[in-house]
Amino acid sequence: MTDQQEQQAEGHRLGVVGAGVMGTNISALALGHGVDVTLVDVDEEILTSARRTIRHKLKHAQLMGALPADRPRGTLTTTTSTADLAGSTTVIEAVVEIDEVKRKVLGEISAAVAPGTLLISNTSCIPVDEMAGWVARGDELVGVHFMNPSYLIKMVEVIRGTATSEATMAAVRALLDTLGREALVINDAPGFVINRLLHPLINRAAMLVQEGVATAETVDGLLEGCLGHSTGPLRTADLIGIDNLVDSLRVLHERTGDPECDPCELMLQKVRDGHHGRKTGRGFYNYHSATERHTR
Ligand SMILES: NC(=O)c1ccc[n+]([C@@H]2O[C@H](COP(=O)([O-])OP(=O)(O)OC[C@H]3O[C@@H](n4cnc5c(N)ncnc54)[C@H](O)[C@@H]3O)[C@@H](O)[C@H]2O)c1
Repeated sequence: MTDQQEQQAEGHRLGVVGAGVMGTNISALALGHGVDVTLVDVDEEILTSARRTIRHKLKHAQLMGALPADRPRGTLTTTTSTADLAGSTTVIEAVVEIDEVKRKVLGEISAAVAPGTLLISNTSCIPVDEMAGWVARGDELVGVHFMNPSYLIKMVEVIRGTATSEATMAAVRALLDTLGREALVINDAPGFVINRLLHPLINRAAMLVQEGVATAETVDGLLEGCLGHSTGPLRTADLIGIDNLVDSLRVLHERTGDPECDPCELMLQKVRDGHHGRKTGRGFYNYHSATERHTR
């Protein structure tokens, strides 16, 4: 690592709100690139489990050669208080994909940080322009759709809202550069590019299983073998979390009216049964070990 990269990493103090699938992914990515992280969630039990998950992810990232070898790890602080974000240079919101929850959390973050703090939402589907109305300074808000696992997938989708300023775009580029990510910038829309394409595909794949056309293994096998998908849509669903997918599909359906985005009965049933995918040990597939649940 060059002196300049080390200084860059030292200059960032990252707040992450929401210690679930993506909050732990983003935290591991940042810590592994030498950035200090303050991770916020609603209770200590979630934060204890998140610390364990982040350790697994850092180990996995290192094994996969996905972290700079010569950069000292950042320090992780966990807390239940949004007020502890006060000294952050950037805060990334990664709470559940439910607009009332995001509205409340984004309002709290915005009140806790100083003007000039880069504010990022990792939302899957809620337009940035909607969220800009929920914060004090909409020009400082930008969408960054980190992928899962965040430390293995280099590309991120950056969503520029109508109000997002040039200074905010420069700040987000600097952060992503420190994190070793590549960005493609798009305009705002429900689901952006990735999830406007991916979520209806997953929903349709689940419908095929529901209708008895093929098993999950066969649907994924065909998409992998014939179309070159790396994991298949239903293994991807398990990785994302079926609860999150159902919430995201609802956001898309409400805003686009597209019937392909109305979550199918099989996914709704899996959520009711608590079979949310890797994070609960069962979704379309079963996951037995901690490594299977916490890593790719
Ligand atoms: N799962 C994925 O693969 C993926 C990928 C890209 C983007 N996203 C998006 O990232 C965001 C987070 O998704 P996830 O999969 O990590 O969800 P998750 O359900 O795994 O985690 C959400 C976390 O938010 C916490 N939370 C809820 N209310 C909170 C509050 N008031 N304050 C602090 N924390 C709170 C929950 O306790 C939970 O730990 C969502 O907007 C989702 O759509 C998810």
